Order: sequence, then structure tokens, then C-alpha cells
Amino acid sequence: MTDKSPKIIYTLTDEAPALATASLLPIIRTFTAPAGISVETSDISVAARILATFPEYLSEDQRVVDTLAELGEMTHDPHANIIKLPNVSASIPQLKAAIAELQSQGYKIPSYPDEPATDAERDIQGRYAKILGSAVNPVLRQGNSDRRAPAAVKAYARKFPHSMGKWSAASRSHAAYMKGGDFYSSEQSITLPEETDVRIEFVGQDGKVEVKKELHLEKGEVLDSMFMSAKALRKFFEDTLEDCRETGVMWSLHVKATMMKVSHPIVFGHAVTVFYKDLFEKHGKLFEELGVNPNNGLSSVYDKIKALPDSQQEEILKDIHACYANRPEMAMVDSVKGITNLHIPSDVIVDASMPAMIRNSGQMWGPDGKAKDTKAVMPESTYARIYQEMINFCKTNGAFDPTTMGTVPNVGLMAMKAEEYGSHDKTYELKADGIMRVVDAKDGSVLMQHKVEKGDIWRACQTKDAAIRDWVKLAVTRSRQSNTPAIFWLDKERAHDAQLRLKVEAYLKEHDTTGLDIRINSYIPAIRRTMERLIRGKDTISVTGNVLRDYLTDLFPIMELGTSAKMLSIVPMLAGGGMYETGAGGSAPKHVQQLVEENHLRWDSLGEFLALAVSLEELGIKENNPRAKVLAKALDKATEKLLENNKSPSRRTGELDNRGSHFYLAMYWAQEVAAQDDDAELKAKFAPLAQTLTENEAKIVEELNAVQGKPADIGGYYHADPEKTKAVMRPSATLNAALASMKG
Ligand SMILES: NC(=O)C1=CN([C@@H]2O[C@H](COP(=O)(O)OP(=O)(O)OC[C@H]3O[C@@H](n4cnc5c(N)ncnc54)[C@H](OP(=O)(O)O)[C@@H]3O)[C@@H](O)[C@H]2O)C=CC1
Ligand SMILES: O=C(O)CCC(=O)C(=O)O
Ligand SMILES: [Mg+2]
Repeated sequence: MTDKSPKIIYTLTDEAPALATASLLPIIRTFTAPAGISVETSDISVAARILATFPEYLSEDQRVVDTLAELGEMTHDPHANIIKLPNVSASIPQLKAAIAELQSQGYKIPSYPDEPATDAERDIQGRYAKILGSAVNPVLRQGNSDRRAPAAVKAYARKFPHSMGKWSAASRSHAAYMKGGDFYSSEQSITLPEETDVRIEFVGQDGKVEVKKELHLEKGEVLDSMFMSAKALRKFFEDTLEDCRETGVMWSLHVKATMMKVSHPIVFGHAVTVFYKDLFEKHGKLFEELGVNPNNGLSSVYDKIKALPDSQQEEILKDIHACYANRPEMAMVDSVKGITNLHIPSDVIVDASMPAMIRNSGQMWGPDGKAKDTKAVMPESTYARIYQEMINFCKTNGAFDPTTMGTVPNVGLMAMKAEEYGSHDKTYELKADGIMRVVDAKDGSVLMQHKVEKGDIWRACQTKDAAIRDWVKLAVTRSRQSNTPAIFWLDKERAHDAQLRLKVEAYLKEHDTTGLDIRINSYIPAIRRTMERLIRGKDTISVTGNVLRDYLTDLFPIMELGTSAKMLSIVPMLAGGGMYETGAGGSAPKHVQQLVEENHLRWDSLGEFLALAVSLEELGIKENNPRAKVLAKALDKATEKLLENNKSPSRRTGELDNRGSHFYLAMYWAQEVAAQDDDAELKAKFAPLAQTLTENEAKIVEELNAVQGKPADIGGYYHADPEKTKAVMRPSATLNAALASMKG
């Protein structure tokens, strides 16, 4: 960045956070403009990414620049200061819905080719593949992850605890995971002593070698390879279903088809074809002709059979229903609408769905709309075991108590596409039996190999030494700064973790750790110790790899705070810049539905408030900008006040919602800037705003709440109309006028 004026980039994303931005951003700019800080936007929504991918299909005025690529570049700038809101990691059904919406708005982008037949179609599918799943985070997260609940947020949870379902020792809920044939049991891992080039190869039974990929590996880099047996996976699904049917426990599947965008949809597809085995056996040929893809869920069947004559459709629907007679009850995403756990792969996402289940007495909702004990099926045993451990703990100790429990901040390894984040282009569903191997290009020696069968899922993951070193440093820094014990969760039995243990032990020596309690534990002792401390009100930092970062930063916050949206989520970038993420959760699609139907947005922007305060504070320090520091301090106080006075959004229509909470933030923030004495000019500038907002509090809240209870039109879902959205999200004329008066 050659431009020296202080700048914050605020991302425009999807769904609820994008709606919240339409209300919050004008408020933020009202505060930052007088301080000479510009807040620029960068649109990384699914819709914008689609439009940026297909410029040649669009008219000149419809074209957009590839903002994700621009932003990705910026992460390497030491001045980068990015506030990133959660974005949709799209599954294929979501991507198709976004494409259809854009087409209906007159954007002539190509449809998604399910089964590309020509080179042109393969090219289109390949370009769309780059938009699918977790496509944004690995690009922008050029640093490791620091997620925690600030003291004010913990204090709020203690004062206004969220509901927690009771746990009974008699609960039949449990986690089910594979005992063999999964990634965990086949994992191999090496650390490269010197930089080198390697080839990933498949050797067929006829001895023919197919080079799948060539990679350059750095010195000290960790490379893993592993596979999941399709046969073992299918048997596992069948066994869990049979067990549920016999014992009357409900069956549910929890995967992360969004972040593990290549491997988990395949796992999901196996679950669909095993559960609906009779259906797929009977109609397999027809489904193939129609282009049904079980990896997209049962919704793919419903979607594709629409092309058939009514009588044939009816027969298939009857056969779908017949499957339920031989299967146990399945958890529902929406029992009223008949949407099951196997409908769409992105509906049930393990990081959020498992904590929600544990918070709800270990129960999920069945087809009859009643909460029931559940067998939570998570094939990969690597991480599923931690959930069983928490379930056991709750059965013994009862539910966690938000009013007394401690906190579990996380330091997560994710920089430079560490671990699973970089695995997508090295994941293969095998077309034949044979051997998958990694070969050193220098001398042809085999570094790792697996005997695989047709249908198995094989993948490789990379972790750069620099990322690991930075992660260890961040863990020591956080432990020191917060005076909190830290545990590195590294499993002795795991090949990858064994390599990491060696590095962690070595890199810890680079730091002064005197007086700190830093340990390395396998996952089960790590979570046990953490939970034992937790119920005694004690805090423990979890220092983990990328997947556990994702899982634990929903798991513990959802117990502690009710939602991970209230987390502070920082990515100190390796190049020196900072990215401040909002919360640790997603984009909450349910919230948009409520807004459209009832004009109430229950999205809590607390994550945005926290991220903005740190962003301003960092800007103040790094760019030596005292005004940014004044704004940051005032914002922190305003957020504390907002929490103390319980001005967060309510879930119920008619009560204060997202817009109302933004008003309170603006009022408290203006009051705090007006009250401070570090910057007289800002004080004078904000005193009238503070006065206007304070005097008009009742009127503004009334204006904001009066619009609720009726449908709202935002002109789209993935690509909403900005003017309509603005009208919906900024309905208080009094508030708008007060903010406008600050201009000029
Ligand atoms: N950082 C990122 O970019 C992330 C993106 N995602 C993406 O988000 C989408 C949805 O994912 P999903 O796993 O369902 O997770 P969500 O976090 O969106 O949803 C889980 C539940 O958490 C609650 N919640 C989340 N954020 C807030 C908030 N700010 N205010 C109030 N409540 C909140 C809601 O519960 P309630 O019912 O109580 O309202 C919501 O239904 C997917 O497309 C996923 O890929 C997911 C995680 C992170
Ligand atoms: O990258 C994604 O798809 C989601 C990531 C996520 O859930 C998280 O970072 O907590
Ligand atoms: Mg997550």
C-alpha cells in the first residue's frame, strides 16, 4: 500500500451478516470519517465471486473485479487491516441457487454443468469449483488464529445466561465413529529434511503409473497422506443404522461438507446411498441417466426427477418413503417442511451442529418435531472422539453452567493453507484398485504409500514449517499475555501429530516460558483436563490444528456464551497485517428467513463490534494514529455498556433486533467519545450526536420496532438489491438524519 492514509477494509459477505452490514457500516463510517480513517468495502459474497469468474458472459456494466484475489494480495501487506465477516462456503445446491438467482436478474452466466460432456463444460465446472466450499478463508487467512471471549462478554454471559438443556446420566445419546478404515487409521506423515519436489502417483494393478500431481515442498514442511476406505465407510453407516433401528435411538450425520469441500461431500453421498439403499438399487440406472448426484444430498433426487412424467415421479416418491420403514428415525433439519439431515450437505455442519446438540441435552429434532436422544454419526474418528468425551462428561457432571464456567480460548494452526485447508487439490476419489504413493522426484524413492480400492478417498495435506513456528509463538504469547495455562492438543497415536510434537518441543525452546504452564497432551486427556478446569471456573487455552480450531471455537463458546458469534477472532497475519474476523460462527441462513417473513433480524453483531475495536486499536498502534485509539477505547466501553444494559438483539419479532442494537451501539459510542478528554476536537464533534441520540432514544427504538411483524422485501437472497436492503435495514428516519448531520 503506497497510500498512507489509514484504511480499514470491511468485507461484504452473504446472508445475515451482509444484511447487518447495511445498517452497521453507515454508523461505523460516521465515527471513523471525522477521525480521518476510511472504511472501504470488499465484496467477497458468493454472488460477487461468481460474477468475477465469468466476465465474458456479462455486459460491460455487469462486470465486477475479482475482489477476493485483490484482498488475498493485500494479506501480504504489513499495513493490511481487514474486518472479515463470515461468508457462505457454498455447497453445490447453494451455488446452483445463487446462479439461478443471478440469471433471473439478467446476468447471463452459464449454468452449473452437473455432468460436463465437452471441454467447454469441463472448463465451466472447473471455474465454478473454485467458488465452491471454503474458498475464501484459506485465501485470506494468511496467519494463525487467535479466538477468545473478551472479559465483558463472559461477564454478560454470567449475568444473562443462555438456556442450557439438562443432562441425564440415562441419556442414550452418543457419538459414533469408525474404528478402522478411516483417515485416522491410515495416516502417514513425514517432515522434509530438505526442500524437494514430489509426485503424487496412482499405480494401477497393471503397473501403469498415473501422475496425479507434482508438488514443491519446503525444507521442514510436514506432508501427510491418508485414505478412507469406501467399503469400511459404507459398512460403518449400515451398522450404525442397524444399531439405531434395533435400539430405537435416532440417527444423525455430522460432517463438514463446506470446509472439507472435496472429501466430505463424498462421505455424505455414501450416507445417502446407504440410508436409501433400496431406492438407489431399484432406480440406480435411471438416476445415473438423470444425473442424480447423491453427494448433493437427497435433494438431488427430488430435483432431477422433476423431468419425469408424474406417474414415474410418484413411484419414486413412494420408494423414498418405503425406505423409512426399514430405517431408524433420522434427525431433521426442518421437521415441518420434511427436510432431513440427508437433504443438503451444507445444512448440518459439524462444528455448529454438535455443540447445538450437546447444549440441547444431547438431543436433536425427529420427524415428529420432538427432541430425541441421538446417535451422532461422525465417520472420521480423529476428531469425533472429543464429542464423545464431552457427552460422557455431561452425563457424569450435568450440563455446563454458563454462570460459573471458565473459558477456553483457542490458538489454531491455519496459516499458509495448513493441514486440511490445503488438501482440496490433493484429494482423490479413486476410480480403480491400486496404490497411491508419494514419490521423491529427485531419486524416485517412495516416501509414503497406501494400498487402495476403487471408491476410496485418498488425500494429502501440507503444513509449512513457518506456519508451525508462528503458531507456537502465538500460543506462548497468548499464554503469557492472559496468564493462562495452554495445552497443545497433539495426539500421540496420530502420525501427523507425532511430527508436530517434535517441532513444538523444539520451537518452545525458542521462547521464554518460565512461569508458564504449557503442556502437550493427546486429545482425550486434553479435553478432560480442560473440562475439569472449566467447571471449576478455570480457563485453559487450547492450542490445536486447523480442524480442532474450527470445532473447538464453536464447541466451547456455544456452551459458554450460547453462540460463537460473541467471540473475538483475530488472525495476526504472517506478513504483519491483521485480519479481524467477526465471531467464529457462520452466516446463519435461518436469520434471513425470519427477516423476509417478519422483518426481524436476530443476528447479533457483537462479533463485528469486537473486531472493529481491535482493528481500530491495531491501526492506532501500527500507523501511530491516536484518533483510532480514542475511537477504539470508546467503542470498547460502548460495547460493555450495551452488554450490561442487555441491548443485544432478541430472537423474538417485535422486540429489539439487530438494527436496534446498532442504534444503542451508536448512542453509547457517541456518549463515550463525547465523554473522553484525550481528543478535544472529537469530543466536540460527537457531543451533539450523543445528545440527539440520547434525547431521541424512545422515538428511534419505536421507529425501528414498528416495521416488524410484516414481510420485508430485499429483492434477492444471494444478490439482494442494495437499495431495497438499505430501506429495510435503515428504517428509522430520526436515526438516519442524526447520522447524516455528522457529514460535512
Ligand atoms: N467464518 C466463516 O466464514 C464461516 C462461514 N460459515 C458458513 O455459514 C453458513 C452457515 O453455517 P452453520 O454451520 O449453520 O453456522 P451458523 O453459525 O451460521 O449457524 C449456527 C447457529 O448459530 C447461531 N448464530 C450464528 N451466528 C450468530 C449471530 N451473529 N447472532 C446470533 N446467532 C448466531 C444461530 O443460532 P440460533 O438458532 O440461536 O439463532 C445459527 O442458527 C455456511 O454457509 C457456512 O459455510 C460457517 C462458519 C464460519
Ligand atoms: O472455512 C469455512 O468453511 C468455515 C470455517 C469455520 O467454520 C471457522 O473458521 O470456524
Ligand atoms: Mg467454524
